[in-house]
Amino acid sequence: MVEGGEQGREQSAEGAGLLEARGVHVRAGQTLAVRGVDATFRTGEFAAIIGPNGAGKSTLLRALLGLSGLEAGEVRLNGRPLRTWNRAERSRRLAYLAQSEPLPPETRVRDVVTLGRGAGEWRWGLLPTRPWSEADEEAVNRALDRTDTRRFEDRRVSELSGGEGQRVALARALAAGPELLLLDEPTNHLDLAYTLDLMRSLRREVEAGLGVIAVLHDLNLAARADRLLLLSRGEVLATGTPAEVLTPEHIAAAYGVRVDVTEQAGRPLVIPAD
Ligand SMILES: Nc1ncnc2c1ncn2[C@@H]1O[C@H](COP(=O)(O)OP(=O)(O)OP(=O)(O)O)[C@@H](O)[C@H]1O
Repeated sequence: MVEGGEQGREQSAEGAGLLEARGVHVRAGQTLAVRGVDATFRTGEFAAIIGPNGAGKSTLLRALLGLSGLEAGEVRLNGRPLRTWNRAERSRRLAYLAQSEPLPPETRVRDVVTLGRGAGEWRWGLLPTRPWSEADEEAVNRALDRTDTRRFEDRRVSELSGGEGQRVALARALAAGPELLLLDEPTNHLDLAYTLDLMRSLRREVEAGLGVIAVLHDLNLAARADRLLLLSRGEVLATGTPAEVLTPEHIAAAYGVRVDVTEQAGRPLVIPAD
């Protein structure tokens, strides 16, 4: 278990930071988009979910967040079925970052991050149901510092670039002090510099005890994760370290593309051969 301490990760006594999918089937429209997925995610680990378009990555992520009903199987958070957690408790532990997070354009950065402290506890988005505390203030400052957004905390969201906005969205998610952060293609609208910047921020958070589960399309970016889950047609085709998963055989089977895989900086590097 990860202690709160300087990172302010606020885990409860029973908090083990463990998210497990067991035999998960999820229907999306007429399609069985996720079929029999078993997976375990934990704090202190950077996991990436990869796979071709339509493989079921987003559907699985939504199921892991408790946002979609399961056709069969179970998702458990800290050993307890996710469906038995109340919404406020669940969203305090599991944070979500979409590929382009909608932020209120006229709100100042600090106030956006402040909203992260209210998830599930503020009703109607306006009325706090508990008093603002020093711990809240500290958590907001820490989230601003860790994402390097404090220097523009007084700017309005409408005055930010896409990359800066994504950092603010990350700060808002971190301010809640989640155990696990789930991200759906978080680098989609980011240039190379912001992409690497976001990956480094996530890595820092993982080292501080956060669990990260990111849907990623770029295989060479995914190679920076600790563990990969390769989905194909709703099923797990491979899981393990990047070197175990990113093989020419797995990639051909999932994407129908011939690739060469070399190694760079201790990580697999995928190069299309066609
Ligand atoms: N609301 C929906 N209604 C009907 N079918 C859906 C719905 N959402 C997803 N699907 C189908 O479920 C399958 C999995 O979709 P999902 O979005 O999870 O895949 P993905 O791996 O995230 O894809 P992408 O990489 O393109 O974002 C696809 O075949 C998709 O067409």
